[in-house]
Amino acid sequence: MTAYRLDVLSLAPDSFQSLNELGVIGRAFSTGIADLNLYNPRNFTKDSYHKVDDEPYGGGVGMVLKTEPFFEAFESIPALPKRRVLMMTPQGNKLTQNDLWRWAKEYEQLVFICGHYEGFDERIRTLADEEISLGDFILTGGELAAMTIINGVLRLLPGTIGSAESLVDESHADGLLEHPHYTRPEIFRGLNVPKVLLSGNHAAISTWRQEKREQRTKERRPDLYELWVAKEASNKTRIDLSGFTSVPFRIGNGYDIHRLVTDRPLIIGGVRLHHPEGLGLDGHSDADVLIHSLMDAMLGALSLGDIGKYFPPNDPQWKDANSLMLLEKVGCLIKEEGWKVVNIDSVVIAERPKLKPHIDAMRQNIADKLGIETSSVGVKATTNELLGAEGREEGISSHAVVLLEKT
Ligand SMILES: Nc1ccn([C@@H]2O[C@H](COP(=O)(O)O)[C@@H](O)[C@H]2O)c(=O)n1
Ligand SMILES: C[C@@]1(CO)OP(=O)(O)OP(=O)(O)OC[C@H]1O
Repeated sequence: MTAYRLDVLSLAPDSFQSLNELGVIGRAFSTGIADLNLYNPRNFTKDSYHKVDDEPYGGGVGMVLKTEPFFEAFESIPALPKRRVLMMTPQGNKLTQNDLWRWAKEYEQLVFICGHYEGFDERIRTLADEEISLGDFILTGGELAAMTIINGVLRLLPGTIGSAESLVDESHADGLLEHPHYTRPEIFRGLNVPKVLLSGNHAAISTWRQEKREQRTKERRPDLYELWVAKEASNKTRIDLSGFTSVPFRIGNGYDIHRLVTDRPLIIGGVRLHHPEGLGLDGHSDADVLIHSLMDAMLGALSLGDIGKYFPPNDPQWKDANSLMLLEKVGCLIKEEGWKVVNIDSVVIAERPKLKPHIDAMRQNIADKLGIETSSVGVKATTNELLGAEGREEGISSHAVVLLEKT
């Protein structure tokens, strides 16, 4: 295992020694889980006074940290491929547990730039990938913020903390604060341990703990509670497929196109239409392009092939066949396989005639043949804006999608 690399630019590097005193954090360094490298920009100054700050341009109180020693110190740090540079500043984004998880999981090196005194030259900001703040208050420098982050990230690295479970249960792990804890004695100065924790009933204990987590978060951090409630609500609107050994839904799509010719009827969605030029759709059957695309979608959803497999175009029994009747047969096949239609959507691409006045009749025909509600059948029409075969009125095409549910 390669050590997680931490590099700190600080004018007070010795302060980081205290990390070694922090139990598991100190052990993370001594066991090679992480390694800490300290750089003092003062050591990168060129003048004999080792000057790291200067007066602000434009006047004003306080001194400003200079660019050169910080850039030189920064450039001396070896860069690993997955590196994140963090600048500690009260102007940064407020630190969250999510940030700590993100840095622990996605990176192998964190570089901390700690400012000091009144402020730093604005150009030092360009070194940072992220600017981070601990909150709306000011400290004398970025060291305590950097140590906070180092502590928070290191405890998430594999091996730092004995039980990974404690990371799952703790405050902020899933947006809620942690439940209360108790240990012996059972009664202390008149304060009792809640009975449920002594019951040995693990389901009841788990329910109690979850209730306490919600209640505590609601009381102490209504902002977090609101976010948690919203997240829970959005999780509930998702379809829960976890209880099924195989997914109980299938989708299918179908496409068909037929030539427009003279001396043929124009039948779409089971409705006989009139084309201004007297054209109709050519085919072995009635060439109902909408119904054909729909049947292919239904068969496709169950990987049962296409309509040609069930109604071969060279079979005389399907000559001039009414496609609605074929749809009924496909509907029966789907039912026998143990599935039902949830909903259908389709679009017919035709320059003319206007289909809109007939759309509801088409939806009704389809719904009747499949034994479903008309509201579950979508039929739309569009021109092809005079483009392509449909646009030149050489033909009419149709696309359909269907959702099936296991019965
Ligand atoms: N054969 C058609 C084609 C279209 N419509 C309806 O007209 C609307 C506009 O068509 P665009 O091709 O410009 O999208 C469309 O929304 C359809 O409702 C039609 O009825 N028959
Ligand atoms: C239903 C069938 C039957 O001949 O209709 P057709 O009019 O041939 O139409 P097409 O979409 O080319 O192929 C499907 C055939 O199986």
